[in-house]
Amino acid sequence: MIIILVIFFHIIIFQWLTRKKKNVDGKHVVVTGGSSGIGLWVAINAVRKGADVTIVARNVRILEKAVAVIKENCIRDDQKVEYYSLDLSKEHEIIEKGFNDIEAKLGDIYMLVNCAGQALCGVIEDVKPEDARFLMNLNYFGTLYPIQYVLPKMKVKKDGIIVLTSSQAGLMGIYGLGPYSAAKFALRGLAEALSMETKHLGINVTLGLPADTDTPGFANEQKSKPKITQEICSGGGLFKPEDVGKKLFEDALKGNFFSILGFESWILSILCVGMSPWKNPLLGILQSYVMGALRMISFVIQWNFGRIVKKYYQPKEKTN
Ligand SMILES: NC(=O)C1=CN([C@@H]2O[C@H](COP(=O)(O)OP(=O)(O)OC[C@H]3O[C@@H](n4cnc5c(N)ncnc54)[C@H](OP(=O)(O)O)[C@@H]3O)[C@@H](O)[C@H]2O)C=CC1
Ligand SMILES: CCCCCCCCCCCCCCCC(=O)[C@@H](N)CO
Repeated sequence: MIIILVIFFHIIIFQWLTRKKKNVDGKHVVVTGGSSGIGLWVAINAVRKGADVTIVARNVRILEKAVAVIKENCIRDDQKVEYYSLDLSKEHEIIEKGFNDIEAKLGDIYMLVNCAGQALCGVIEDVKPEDARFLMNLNYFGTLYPIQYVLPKMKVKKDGIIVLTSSQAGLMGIYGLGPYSAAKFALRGLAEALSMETKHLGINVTLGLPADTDTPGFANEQKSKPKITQEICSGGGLFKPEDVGKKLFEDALKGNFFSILGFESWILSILCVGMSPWKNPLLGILQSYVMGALRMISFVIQWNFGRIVKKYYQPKEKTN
């Protein structure tokens, strides 16, 4: 019995060590949210590997500027970089038409990176219903619809790469980020199901789990972010979009399910690993061994978060 287990394990480790990285050279990569922050750096990394790239976002002026920056990073003259202006928080038909146009221009999509997203902060009762819906429409449905668009062809070709950008706030609900956290949790469920539906076909699925990253979007959300939220999130560190974008791109080519940057994020991802798919057997063993101890450490961390909440908490005046 033990011998069979040992042989089985060696086969898995061997498969993992000899796994093939996917290659985007000459292929069409679409990055939603590719005009700014993390998405822009994913797009830059893609052209550096020889891909044709389409970036998708709303603001045309910023898209044009981003295309110029991305073009500077191309490694060949014949590489194409295009943009498409689309509001991803809109209905399915609008997204579908947009993606039709995008494929008509640069061909079938080999790699889809969903990076378009926004955070709106506030304690749960303060978030306007329309804002909560917007967060779900953009972060969740704005990722689901493009995935639904690319899947049929990827399944026929038995090849392709899909990236969903969640957050550390998609592993752990955080004070002042409730509706945003909920949308990012939804992406994790989607990514797990997607991985189960596509793994046997050789399609890579990667879930990005960034901590705070120094982007224009981050600077903007800081303005309305409660102090408590800022202090809790600072426990995960602040990262550069170039590092997060590069790591996300590399993890996607390798087919890693989680894309993590930073020690605290890595620890949290082990604690929250649940039934997520795994490919790295050594990481699997590590997770199995340290999970219990991490749960104990998490009590101390949660106690500390509770202390932060009490420190800043200002009771509101009674309204009736
Ligand atoms: N920065 C951070 O701290 C973290 C970010 N994340 C996630 O990473 C992703 C990228 O974030 P970041 O790089 O900071 O964001 P940025 O705000 O820097 O960039 C966001 C991109 O998404 C586009 N976008 C925003 N709204 C829409 C929309 N309605 N339709 C289409 N495109 C849209 C923006 O262009 P335009 O406005 O012109 O449409 C822009 O290209 C997001 O999903 C975010 O939630 C996760 C964890 C941490
Ligand atoms: C044993 C357990 C160890 C746990 C360490 C805990 C670290 C918590 C870090 C939370 C970081 C959340 C960043 C959210 C980023 C994001 O999406 C925002 N930019 C949106 O506001």
